[in-house]
Amino acid sequence: MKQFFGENYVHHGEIIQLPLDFVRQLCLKIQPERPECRCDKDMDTLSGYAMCLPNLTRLQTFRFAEHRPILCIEIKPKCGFIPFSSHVSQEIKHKVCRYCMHQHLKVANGKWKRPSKYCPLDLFSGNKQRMHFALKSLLQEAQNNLKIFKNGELIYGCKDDQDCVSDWNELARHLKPFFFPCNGLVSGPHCTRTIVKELIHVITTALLSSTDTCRAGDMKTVPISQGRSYCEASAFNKELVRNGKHKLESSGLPRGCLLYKTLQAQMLDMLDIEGLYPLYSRVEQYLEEFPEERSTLQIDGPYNEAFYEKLLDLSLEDDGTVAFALTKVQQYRIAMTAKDCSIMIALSTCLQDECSEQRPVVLTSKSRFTFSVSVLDLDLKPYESIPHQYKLDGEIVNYYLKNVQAKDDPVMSNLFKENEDCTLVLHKV
Ligand SMILES: O=P(O)(O)O[C@H]1[C@H](OP(=O)(O)O)[C@@H](OP(=O)(O)O)[C@H](OP(=O)(O)O)[C@@H](OP(=O)(O)O)[C@H]1OP(=O)(O)O
Ligand SMILES: Nc1ncnc2c1ncn2[C@@H]1O[C@H](COP(=O)(O)OP(=O)(O)O)[C@@H](O)[C@H]1O
Repeated sequence: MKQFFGENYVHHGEIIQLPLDFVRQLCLKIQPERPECRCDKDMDTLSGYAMCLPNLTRLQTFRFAEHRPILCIEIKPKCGFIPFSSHVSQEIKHKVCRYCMHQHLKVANGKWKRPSKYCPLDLFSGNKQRMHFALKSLLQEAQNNLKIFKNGELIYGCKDDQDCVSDWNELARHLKPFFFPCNGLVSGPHCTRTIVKELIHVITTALLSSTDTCRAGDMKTVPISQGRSYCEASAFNKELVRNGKHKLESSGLPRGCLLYKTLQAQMLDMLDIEGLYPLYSRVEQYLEEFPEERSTLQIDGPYNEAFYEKLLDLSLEDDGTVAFALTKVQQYRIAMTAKDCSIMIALSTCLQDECSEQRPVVLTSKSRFTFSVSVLDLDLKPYESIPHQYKLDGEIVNYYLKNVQAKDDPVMSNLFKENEDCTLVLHKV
């Protein structure tokens, strides 16, 4: 994943061994602290292996910042494009993004109490107005897409209690020393709004910063212009339309910024799961006949240079071979991983004489920050998760068509009226 995201943004960590007893004790100790939504996943207490990673909520690449308070914003942006594949069978998938559609099923299933107004296409648009709206929506309804840490401690987001409405006043109290170090701002609604506005400005600047040139820049990129640049379900666009204004197209992302690299990796999903799934079946059939080939095909790795080289062929010309199918499946796994990773922005205040051109700095009205941007959760999504993706995609779209679009569209709503007698009249033509 370093090839796609670049050296500066990825901290691969190292595999270490831990005494099994230590791991078991650790597991028992943290279990009561874990958010309920995380408890469907268990720690590996049998292998004795672990990934040793830097603590990205505190990571600072600048020595002088070691003893300064650190603010870290974690954003899980999700998929930032609308499928452009001709394999898509439902037209709605070309108009409404996966995240916005999925919100309805998540609320229906009780995963979240309220739908979010966030739309990934606004964040990935590169348009400041749309990005600000997206970040404000995340601050209003964090779900599992936004967390804020202060000196490594979670202060906002990822709360178990879904009833808790976002408390901006509490957040502003935590953030005020960062943005108004010499005070100078009387607490109250104005203070909260000012601080939230400055936070959004800092996050936007950090997301658009391009501090890395890496090999992925050499990779033939998937044209980001593919597909629509806005989602019909985006609350931002609905507000624009309500106010009689024109849609704001994407302004494009700086090529070196992490959002651009993330989107490029996500767009390796060129066929959509509907186009990919038959190719997955082709690989599965081959493995049923030649199970010993699983390691030769590097289904489970090693994810080395040879594996990477095979990912560079973006051709969509299906020659009917297993090799073509495998390349698309492996590219799809990269895309799935990039659709579910998190971006970490670590900030610390710095004085005028501590800042130099080597260090990215963002200025606010009464403060200045140096910052680092990283990406986490880059373990490649498993080959076996593809059937789950295919099934989930159908569930999300069908729920949306039946329970959202039908309600919005009077004609459609008659087709799906629950428990109503209706007669299907067939006319001879
Ligand atoms: O339920 P969470 O908070 O553990 O997050 C899920 C992802 O759900 P969400 O959409 O709320 O981000 C889920 O992503 P999708 O719902 O499928 O978009 C993600 O599944 P993948 O599709 O395989 O990415 C799931 O990851 P794992 O399957 O557990 O690896 C999980 O995301 P993470 O908790 O961030 O891994
Ligand atoms: N290196 C890290 N530094 C700081 N926080 C981390 C780090 N790795 C993971 N986390 C925290 O743990 C959460 C879950 O980690 P993640 O790798 O996403 O696990 P999973 O893939 O099981 O969801 C992340 O959302 C983040 O808040």
